[in-house]
Amino acid sequence: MVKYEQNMAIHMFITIVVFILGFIVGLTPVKWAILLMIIGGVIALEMVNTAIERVVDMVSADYHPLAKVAKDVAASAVLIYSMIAVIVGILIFYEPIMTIFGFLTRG
Ligand SMILES: Nc1ncnc2c1ncn2[C@@H]1O[C@H](COP(=O)(O)OP(=O)(O)OP(=O)(O)O)[C@@H](O)[C@H]1O
Repeated sequence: MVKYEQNMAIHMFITIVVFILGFIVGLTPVKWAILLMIIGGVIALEMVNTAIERVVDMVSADYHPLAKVAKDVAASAVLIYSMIAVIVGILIFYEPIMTIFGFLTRG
């Protein structure tokens, strides 16, 4: 996937950063579970999107309105889920990061 899709390399990079951050702030098991579901969802949707793109390219090399709809809808699914992932990430990390930040600023 990383070889075929540049987006996947970006997802992998963000996943590693989030994992490191998760260990630093010491997330609860429930928060880890939510995080894993969200990260898995983004990666799985990206894979389905890539599969749809490849099938569309195979079936219709020329411009076709239906090919456009198929690709745009599949890409939109990844976009919507990614935006939700960002919101969930903020909800999960806001409190622990603010706590650490509070300790640092108070000394
Ligand atoms: N055969 C086609 N007919 C009509 N529109 C197309 C066709 N192929 C691509 N498009 C339009 O161009 C956009 C970009 O297509 P492309 O195949 O580059 O997808 P992509 O999401 O950029 O994929 P990649 O990850 O390979 O860069 C699509 O979202 C779609 O709107």
